[in-house]
Amino acid sequence: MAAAFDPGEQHTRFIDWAKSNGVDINGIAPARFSGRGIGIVAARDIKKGDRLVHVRNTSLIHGALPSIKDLKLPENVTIHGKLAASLALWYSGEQPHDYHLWQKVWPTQEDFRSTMPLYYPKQLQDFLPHAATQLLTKQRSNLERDWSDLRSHIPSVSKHLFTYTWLIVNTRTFYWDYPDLQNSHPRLPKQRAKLTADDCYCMCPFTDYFNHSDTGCDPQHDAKGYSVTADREYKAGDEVFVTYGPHTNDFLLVEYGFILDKNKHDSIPLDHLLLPLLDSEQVAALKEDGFYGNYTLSSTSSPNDSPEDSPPALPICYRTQAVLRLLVLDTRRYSVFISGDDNGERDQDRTAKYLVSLLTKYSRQIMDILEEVEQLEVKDGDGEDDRVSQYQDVLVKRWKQIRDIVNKAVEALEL
Ligand SMILES: C[S@@+](CC[C@H](N)C(=O)[O-])C[C@H]1O[C@@H](n2cnc3c(N)ncnc32)[C@H](O)[C@@H]1O
Repeated sequence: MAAAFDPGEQHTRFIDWAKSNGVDINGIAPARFSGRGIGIVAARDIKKGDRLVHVRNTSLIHGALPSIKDLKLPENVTIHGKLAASLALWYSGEQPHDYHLWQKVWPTQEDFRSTMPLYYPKQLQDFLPHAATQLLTKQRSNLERDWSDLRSHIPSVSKHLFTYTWLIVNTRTFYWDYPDLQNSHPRLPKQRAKLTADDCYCMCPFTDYFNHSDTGCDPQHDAKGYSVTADREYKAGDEVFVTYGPHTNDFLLVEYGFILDKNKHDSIPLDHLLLPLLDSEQVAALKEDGFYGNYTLSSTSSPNDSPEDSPPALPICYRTQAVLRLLVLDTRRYSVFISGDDNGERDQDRTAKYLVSLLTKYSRQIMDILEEVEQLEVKDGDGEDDRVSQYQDVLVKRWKQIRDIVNKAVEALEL
């Protein structure tokens, strides 16, 4: 059991506020956990199926809230941007806002600075794994787009503050598709049919205290609000986790600033190894067949996208099996495989050998990367050596996980 510490007075004040503002809390409380900030602890023994928290729909914070609509932010801005702008205005307003007790329990700007790759010095960002680099590029461009769409509408908010509240939204939102609102309701976004997944966000005070595990409770929402129900028994003092989704560690690192030691959803992309090997005809064939890119190597040997009579499960997805066949065999054998007329067993040895040679080379490159990251001497702009060595530790840990995924795959493929 991880030690749970008293989180401090401001959390007691927030809980009192939450209880009188539509949040029903049963048998759980916030606590501080080493390396995870605040999380949720079982305050008594809990049975599977007990409802732990319910947040009334009217206590959720989303784009159709009158106090957000009243800000008259441009229609075309993302909901992420609108929420970030609203939180920043409320946070920096002269009068304490209704949500100020909630804002007081958020992680600090320094918490984000010490964990989010967005803040790593360039020298260390250059050593992020491939998947993390792509996610970080997208995150940065989304942040810049939202800031450039909104900055003239929120002149009192600095880029620094906007980045902070944008990251609060990034790390603390839940899916919400406005199931509570009737068509005629004034809070309903006017053109519901146009809502995309990116519009379907809400913030859920208190529920955003839960830390993530790959096997945690699954938060549920309906027209009445958001709730978390115990997925199993917990003893008093246990940390109760929810699951944020089936995320890889590269995703968790960039979007949330941490990685899990054990993660059944972990995988790494192989595109950077496989795509450069294709000639233009092979690229065209894969594009036409819908098999171009998105090749992954998982940490477990149970790909779930292969046809039923496939050969023994390998830690590679069906798409990877397809591209390997095109690289190693003649086009006919590839076509037979992707048409589903052949379960692929006959060619598995040849394709496995080919992949083993690529992965063995990659494993050697990873050892070089590890050595480089460990020996890097980086100075943060602020001269914060502790923070930099924390970044370095996370990078080393992640590359070691990637090395283990690669080496385990080589073992499985050689069997
Ligand atoms: C929804 S918040 C959870 C509450 C947060 N720990 C806090 O202090 O307010 C998500 C953030 O919690 C932290 N977190 C969540 N799960 C974690 C885990 N398993 N290990 C380490 N940090 C975690 C990360 O900083 C993440 O961005």
